[in-house]
Amino acid sequence: IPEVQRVSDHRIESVVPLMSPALLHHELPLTHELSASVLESRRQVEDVLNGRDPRLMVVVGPCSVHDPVAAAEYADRLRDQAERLSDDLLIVMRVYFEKPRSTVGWKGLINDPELDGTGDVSKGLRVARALLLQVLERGLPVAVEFLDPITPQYIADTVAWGAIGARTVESQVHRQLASGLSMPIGMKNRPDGSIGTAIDAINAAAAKHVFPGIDVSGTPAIMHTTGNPDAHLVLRGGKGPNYSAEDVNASLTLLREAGLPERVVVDCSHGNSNKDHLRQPIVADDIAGQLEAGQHGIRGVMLESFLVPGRQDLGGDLTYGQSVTDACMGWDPTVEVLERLAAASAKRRAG
Ligand SMILES: C[C@H](OP(=O)(O)O)C(=O)O
Ligand SMILES: [Mn+2]
Repeated sequence: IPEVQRVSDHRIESVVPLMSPALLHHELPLTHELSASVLESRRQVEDVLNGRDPRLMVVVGPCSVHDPVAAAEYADRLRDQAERLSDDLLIVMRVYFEKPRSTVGWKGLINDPELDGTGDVSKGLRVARALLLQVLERGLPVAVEFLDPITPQYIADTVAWGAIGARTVESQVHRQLASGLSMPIGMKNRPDGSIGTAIDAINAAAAKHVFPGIDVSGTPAIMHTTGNPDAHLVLRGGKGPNYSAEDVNASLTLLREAGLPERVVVDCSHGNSNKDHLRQPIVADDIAGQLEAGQHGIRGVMLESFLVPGRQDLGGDLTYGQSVTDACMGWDPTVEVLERLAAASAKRRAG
């Protein structure tokens, strides 16, 4: 670092070169076949969200991926369920690499793949993209949360559905990022429960934006976006749950008053389960009841699920297949919930 910069940038400890998005895509290319499957999955997600496809989307998988081997094993199991229940559910696997922390904590596999604070982002991006391709090769669509503004250049070509999380839904950086992403984006309500902020985010993401970013060669560039018409609301709870029929109808009314499509995705975890994985089946059962009663505004559900129930702290010997962030349902309860949601979706379709 030049002396003059070192004096002014006295809070930059070190600067480590990072590969360009193009180099990562070159190392781990999306084949034409997988690219076609991503585009087809995005179209199916759009059709479910806009009601042309009467099925229910289910975004399901671990809160975060810290071990690509366990995540790939989970994908093998989920693929079988996705095929078995495909008449009624469009199953998309959560493959979350970026974790927004309320204060500090492990930020996810891309930021810290060694789980020890060393921040080997080069390795993190390679491990993340390799896993995304493995999940696609199993025929499963992929869902991620978008958090860092430049990582989409490295992985977004594999993604069929994205989320802007509760802690960043108010951020202009994330709303303008969403306006340039090529897949539907779920805007989570704020942790305090504010729906209005997410509605603002939907409107902001639908507009064209200009902002500085990096191009695929990693060169700084001015990005001009088209706007994203497929942003939508995700109810994830706030000070209390917001998944009840009353809450869903109130949210649909707010969307209608804002001139937006009346459609919501409901996250059965986080503020709706009070982060208790044993409550997710209860929430999902309530949603299933709403579907069976003919609620067509609920277009999707999110579930946090992994091989082993619960959660664990980082450090020490880790239990294989268990979340190191939010508590997740175990595999067997997950299959039961998927079957419950499929039955409810079938009943709603039979109308
Ligand atoms: C962190 C995120 O949930 P949020 O708190 O943004 O609803 C998630 O794990 O899906
Ligand atoms: Mn979570």
